[in-house]
Amino acid sequence: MTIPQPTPHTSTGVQAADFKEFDYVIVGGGTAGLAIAARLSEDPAISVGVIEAGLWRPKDPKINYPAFIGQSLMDPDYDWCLETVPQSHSNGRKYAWPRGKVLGGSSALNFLVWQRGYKGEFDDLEKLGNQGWNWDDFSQFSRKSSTLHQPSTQLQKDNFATPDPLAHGTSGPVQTSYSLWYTEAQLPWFKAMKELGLNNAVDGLDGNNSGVWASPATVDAKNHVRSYAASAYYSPNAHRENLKVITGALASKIELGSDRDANGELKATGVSFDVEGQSYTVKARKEVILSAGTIKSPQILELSGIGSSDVLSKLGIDVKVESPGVGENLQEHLYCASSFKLKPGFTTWDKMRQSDFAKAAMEQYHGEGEDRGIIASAFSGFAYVPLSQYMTKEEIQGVKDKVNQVDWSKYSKGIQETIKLQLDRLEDESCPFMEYIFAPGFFATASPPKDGAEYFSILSALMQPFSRGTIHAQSTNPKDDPLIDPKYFSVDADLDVLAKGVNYCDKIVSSPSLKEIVVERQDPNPEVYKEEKDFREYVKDQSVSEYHHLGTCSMMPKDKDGVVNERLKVYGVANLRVADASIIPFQISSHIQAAVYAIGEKAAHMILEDARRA
Ligand SMILES: Cc1cc2nc3c(=O)[nH]c(=O)nc-3n(C[C@H](O)[C@H](O)[C@H](O)COP(=O)(O)OP(=O)(O)OC[C@H]3O[C@@H](n4cnc5c(N)ncnc54)[C@H](O)[C@@H]3O)c2cc1C
Repeated sequence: MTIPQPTPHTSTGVQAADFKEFDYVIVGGGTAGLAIAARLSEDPAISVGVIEAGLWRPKDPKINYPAFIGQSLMDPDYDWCLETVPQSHSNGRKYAWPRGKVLGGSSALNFLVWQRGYKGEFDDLEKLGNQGWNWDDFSQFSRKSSTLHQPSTQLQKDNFATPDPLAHGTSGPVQTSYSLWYTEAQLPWFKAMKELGLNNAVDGLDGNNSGVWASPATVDAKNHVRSYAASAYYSPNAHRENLKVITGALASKIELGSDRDANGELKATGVSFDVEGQSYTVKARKEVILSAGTIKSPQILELSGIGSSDVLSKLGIDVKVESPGVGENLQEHLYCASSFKLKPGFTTWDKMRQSDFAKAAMEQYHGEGEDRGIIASAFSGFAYVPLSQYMTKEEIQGVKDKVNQVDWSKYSKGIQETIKLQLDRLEDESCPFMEYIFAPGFFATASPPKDGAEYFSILSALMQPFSRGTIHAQSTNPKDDPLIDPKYFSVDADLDVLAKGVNYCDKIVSSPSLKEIVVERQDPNPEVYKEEKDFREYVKDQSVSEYHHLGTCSMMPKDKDGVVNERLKVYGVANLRVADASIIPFQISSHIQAAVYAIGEKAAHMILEDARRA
C-alpha cells in the first residue's frame, strides 16, 4: 500500500540561542515530559523549557493513522533504533528496542493500547516504601490524564466494549476510544477464552483486569487519529508564552553546583545540550526534571556524575552522588506470537496487503461518517490470566523453587523486596502472569504470511518477569547509546512461564468456538514445535520485546538502593527529579503508557505542591 508522504520535518520554532533560563527545565519531550510541561505551564507565572532530541511531526500519517502502527519502528527519523547486547539465554540473540525519538516520545510510536493493570500491583508500590503511591491515587491521576469516548454501536458492545464510565476520565487530554472495526474472528476468540473458564471482566481498566475484555485505544474518536503526548499535551498549549520546547536538541548532562546544602545535597543549576554540533547550557531557577525514558534517563544521570562509583570510575567520570541503583533493576515484558490460518471468508489486517482493498480502505478512512473502517482500528481483544489457568500446582511450585534458587544476595535490598512481592503475587488468583493479545492478522516472526491468506495471531506476553537487567553508559559521549542488557531468561522460571503460555495457545485454538474457523497453526511450525522443550526453543528464538522497559531509576527508599524517593526526587540532589517509566520498580500486568501519563500528572502535582510549601 502506498503510504501518504509525511509532512516535512517540523520544529517548534524555538532557537537554542533563545533557550536560556526557565523555572523548570524538563529533559525529554515524551510521554511523561510533555504531561508535566503542560500542567506546570497552566500557571502563566511559571516558565517551563523542554529539551527534546527528536522533531515535531504533527501531521505525519506514520504517527497519526492507527493501522500504521509499526511503520515508524527502526526508522531513525522517529526512533532511537536501539538494540540489546546478545542475550546468552536466548541463543545469543540481540533484541530490537525501538524508542520514540520525536516530540511525544514513545507515545508517538506505540501500539495505542490503553490499559492500567491490576490494582494490587499499584498497592505494592506503597508496600515497597513509597508512601502515597497506590491504586486509588494512581487511578485518580490516570483519569485526570484521559477522556474516554463511550462506545456507541452494537458491534462494539458485541465485541465486549462495555466500560464502566466511572473508571475513565471525562476531561483529560489523552483521548481514548474503542475500535469501530472488528474481524469476524475476534468474537469466536473471546468465546473460546470463556469456554476455557475465563470470566468476562466488564471493564479491565477498573483495577480488576483478570479475565477477557475489550481494551480501548489512544485513538481520538473525533478525528480518528492517534492521541499522544504531543497532540494531547503540547499542541493545544503551544501558544503559551511561558512554555518553550526546543526540538532536535540532545541533552548531554545535568549541571550540578559544587556546594552542598545543610542536608549534604547538591543543587542542579541547569542542563547542557547540543544542537547541530554546538553546545549550550540552559539554567533552571527551580528544578530540573529528567523524563528521557528508561534507557536515556539513567545514562544522563551517569554522565552527570550520579550513579554507582563502579560504573562511573571505569568511564573516568567524577562521582558527585553515589547512587548504586542507577541503571539497575531493568525489567521488560517479552512476548511471542503464534499465528493461525483462518478458513476463507474472514477479513483481517492481512487484507491490507492487497492493493485494491488498501485503496478502498484509505478512501473510507478519508471519507466522512463515524466509522472510518479498518485503518482507524486498533488491537482490542485481551485476556489476562493467572498462572493457574495453564500450570498445575506442582508446576507453579517449580516456578517458586527456581526463583528461590537464585542467589538474590548479589542484588540490592530493594530488588530482593520486589522479587518477594512478585512471589506473593503467585498466590493471588486475581493477579495476571500472562497476557494474551488477540491480533487480527499475521504477527508471527518465524515465517512470512502466505499470499491471499487471512490469519489471526495470539501474542503471549510474560507479565511478571523475575529476571533483572541493567542499562549503563558505555562512554562519556552522550551521542553513544548506553549498553542495554536485560538479561532475559537469566531466571529460568521466566522461560518456563512464557513457553508454557505459548504452548497453551493450542488449547485455546482447540476450543469449540475457534476450532471450526481455524485451518492450521503456521507458527510455531507444528512439524518442528511439538513438545514443551520445543516451545522453550521457540521462545528463545522468536520472543520479542513488548517495549515496556522500566525500573532503571527505581522509586524506592534510599536504603534499598532506590534512585528517587516517593516525591520522585533524586537522592543526593535537592532539586532534581526523574519522572518517566524508569521510576516504576516492578512490572505491572498491563501496557504501561497509562501508568507513565499518570506519573507525569502526579509529578506535576507534587512539584507544584512542593513549590507552594517552600
Ligand atoms: C514500539 C512501542 C510500542 C508500545 N506499545 C504500547 C502500547 O500499545 N500501549 C502502552 O501502554 N504502551 C506501549 N508502549 C510503551 C509506552 O509507550 C512507553 O513505556 C512510554 O511511552 C514511555 O514514556 P516515557 O515518558 O518514559 O519515555 P518516552 O515517551 O520515550 O520519552 C522520552 C523522551 O526523551 C527524549 N530523549 C531521550 N534522551 C534525550 C536526550 N539526551 N536529549 C533530549 N531528549 C531526549 C526522547 O526522544 C523521548 O521523546 C510501547 C512502546 C514502544 C516503543
